[in-house]
Amino acid sequence: MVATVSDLTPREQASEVLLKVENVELRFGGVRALHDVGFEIRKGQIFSIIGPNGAGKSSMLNCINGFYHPTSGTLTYKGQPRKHMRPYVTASQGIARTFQNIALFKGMSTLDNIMTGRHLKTKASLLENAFWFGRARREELEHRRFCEEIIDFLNLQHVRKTPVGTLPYGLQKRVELGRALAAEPELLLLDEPMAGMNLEEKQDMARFILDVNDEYGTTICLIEHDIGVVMDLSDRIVVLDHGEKIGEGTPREVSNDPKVIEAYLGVQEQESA
Ligand SMILES: Nc1ncnc2c1ncn2[C@@H]1O[C@H](COP(=O)(O)OP(=O)(O)OP(=O)(O)O)[C@@H](O)[C@H]1O
Repeated sequence: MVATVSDLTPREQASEVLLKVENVELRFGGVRALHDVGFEIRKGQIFSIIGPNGAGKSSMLNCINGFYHPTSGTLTYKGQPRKHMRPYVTASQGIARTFQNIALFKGMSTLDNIMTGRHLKTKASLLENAFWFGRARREELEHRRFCEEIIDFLNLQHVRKTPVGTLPYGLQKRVELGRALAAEPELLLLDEPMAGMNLEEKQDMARFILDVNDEYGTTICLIEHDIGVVMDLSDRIVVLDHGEKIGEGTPREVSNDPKVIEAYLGVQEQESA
């Protein structure tokens, strides 16, 4: 199927390509999760991937962060083509991720959960860490300062010592965002950050996503089913259906694309009627 792809805006053209996805194919035995998918994410964009259930959205994020390896095709991150990258390596190269289902340490406090996001930044040796001297001590204090800054940024001061398992769902999702930010990512992958939230929680999360993009300059790749949120937040959108790209463009272009309306947006409207 040939997707409609619109031109970039002048602002998008001016920024460099951070991630290029080309002809990506992903198969699980007889299941074809992705077929010939390609797009570019430019520095500073909020880029969304949308589509019906089973369209291949999470599979695409899993390919980007190295959890899945494409059967064929290429991902080029910061100019480097990547094959068979491990999640640990992608994380150390500046790609962080939140998950559809919250994946926090429930018994640990907000601060300690966010601190776990800093471990890739640790340079002190095992010995220095064991005795907490020199570099280990300086690093720990610096990490703590950075995490406290994130706690302030995300308005989590009132729950900084609270075990996250006792927090309302919307706050847990915010802590998960904080943990991803602790890694100081260049590319932040958000897998359904608003799923299961009420309207107020969604509005808060949408504001934080915009603030992260604006204040930290983080490029964001978002999967979200709430189409209103996607249209409000995104600079650019790719639409998948049955593993294939069926459209790409600005929110306005995508929402007027007959192919996208037929495959996805029409269904969404019926569901919300
Ligand atoms: N690990 C796996 N093993 C086998 N099949 C898989 C695996 N992961 C995904 N799939 C299949 O790939 C297809 C795309 O799934 P994926 O989860 O990427 O879709 P999605 O668009 O994220 O869906 P949803 O919106 O429901 O989360 C589906 O048919 C799914 O069953």
